[in-house]
Amino acid sequence: MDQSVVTQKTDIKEKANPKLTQTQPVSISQLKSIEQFIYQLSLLCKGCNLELDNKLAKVRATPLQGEQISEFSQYAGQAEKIILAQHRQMTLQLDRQRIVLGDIVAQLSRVTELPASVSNELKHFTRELEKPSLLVWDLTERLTQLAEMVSDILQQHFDGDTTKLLPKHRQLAAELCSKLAELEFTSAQQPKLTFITQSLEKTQSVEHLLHNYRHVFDLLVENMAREKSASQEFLHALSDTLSAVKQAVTESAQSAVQHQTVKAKLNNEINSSVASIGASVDNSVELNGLKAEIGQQLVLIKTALARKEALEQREQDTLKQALQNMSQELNQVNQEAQRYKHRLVEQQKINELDALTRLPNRGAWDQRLNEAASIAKRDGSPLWLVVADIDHFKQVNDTYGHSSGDKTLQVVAMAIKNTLNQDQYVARFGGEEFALLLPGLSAAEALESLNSIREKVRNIPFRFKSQPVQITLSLGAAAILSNESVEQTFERADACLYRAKQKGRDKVIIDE
Ligand SMILES: Nc1nc2c(ncn2[C@@H]2O[C@H](COP(=O)(O)OP(=O)(O)OP(=O)(O)O)[C@@H](O)[C@H]2O)c(=O)[nH]1
Repeated sequence: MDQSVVTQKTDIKEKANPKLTQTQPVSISQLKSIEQFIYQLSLLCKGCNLELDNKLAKVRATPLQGEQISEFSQYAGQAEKIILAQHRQMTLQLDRQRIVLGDIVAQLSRVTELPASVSNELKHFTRELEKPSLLVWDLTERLTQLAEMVSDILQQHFDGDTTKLLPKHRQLAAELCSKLAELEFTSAQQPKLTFITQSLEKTQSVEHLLHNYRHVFDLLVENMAREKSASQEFLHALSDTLSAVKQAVTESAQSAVQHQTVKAKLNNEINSSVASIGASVDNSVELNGLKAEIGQQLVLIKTALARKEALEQREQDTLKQALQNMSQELNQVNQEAQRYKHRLVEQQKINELDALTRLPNRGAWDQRLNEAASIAKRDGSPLWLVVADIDHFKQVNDTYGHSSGDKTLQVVAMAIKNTLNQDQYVARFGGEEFALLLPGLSAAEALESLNSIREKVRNIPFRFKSQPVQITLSLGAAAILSNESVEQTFERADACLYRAKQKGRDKVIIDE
């Protein structure tokens, strides 16, 4: 047997685990892929937790040699993809959280009533945020500190005092509201978020404003802590499994080498017994003496063969046990990886939604548009691409405040969505603009549908600052042509929207 590999007879292996079908010697490329996998794992975990870093460094430092673990490469490949996806996801989230957090801290620095010590701490915090090596987990502690500081200011400086709110403070409250809309929160956090948003809209004092900053920091800390523990749970399970698998592989390889040495010794014993039988025959002069001599040697050979057989049995048993353990561990990590993958898919869904309107965002729109366009071109069926824009939206912001503008966007988004059937699609394209897809309609049907959306929006009874306000929508649409790109169709729809605005707004124009 080649000493650098562990081999196993198929029947034993199949009894040990039906999933392990055929065992091949471990190839260099398999070993490389395992090492690559371990490297990726450590990349993801780096800096999350010191204990985990040390564990992974040990796993990395132990060389993998001559083990038979063909199943492992397959599992490792699957897990590696998940880990890389998670790494990208976390980097994106970290960047987004860092930017929003930086904005929020910058806003807070503009509260002129803050004591100098707090202003200094805020400057320090901003500098920390700019460090490229910063990890999301590092923020948790600093944010908690910041939240505590805000509480202290509240107690020391505003106890019972309702420092009057100036326009600049109102502006801060509106900005904080819009920053919150850029972040993602779980459904369990939504009531608290609504409470904060509503309370910011009614902010009456600086104290009140600072209270809201405190609440926002608490929510951010909660988010980061949740992400951290979910990621760490998975990573711990993964790294423990890796260590266990490596240990099982190393042990079985070591015992195979030991058994090989003992077997070689037994072979020598058998060979020398056979040789001495030959010598006895050659030198024999008398039959009875020869019989006795051969009888003795045969007993020795029988004993050596029995020991060899017992050894082989033990070897098979050890290997069987090792393969069973390894297979169990790998199945476990595979299940854990599947659960984690599921979480990522959920997270991705959240990421495809626009945080303010809960409609699909621009990224989701681009994907859906391309899919729908290729189906329409393939089937030769009509597909209307629509751009809708709220009229004079800047005035809403300027006259009634940014939060009224946000509320308008949310209500209009829901009104459009509720008008559509399940084949139709709407996304927030950006700002006060929405993009729609209406498949399978004739020009007359598209015009009718879009007019009913327009009517529906203009009839929403908005009230801002106790005044009734009418909001209208302009829409432009074009059907996708087989010989043009989706960008060209979009330009035609946008040109129609422009004409609708020119013609006085609250209009639908379609490119027939
Ligand atoms: N409240 C709020 N305002 C936004 C948001 N996104 C964009 N805006 C505002 O939307 C306004 C768009 O204004 P304009 O592009 O001048 O258009 P308009 O006032 O709607 O005028 P017309 O399109 O010509 O009818 C700007 O003031 C933006 O600041 C948002 O998420 N929330």
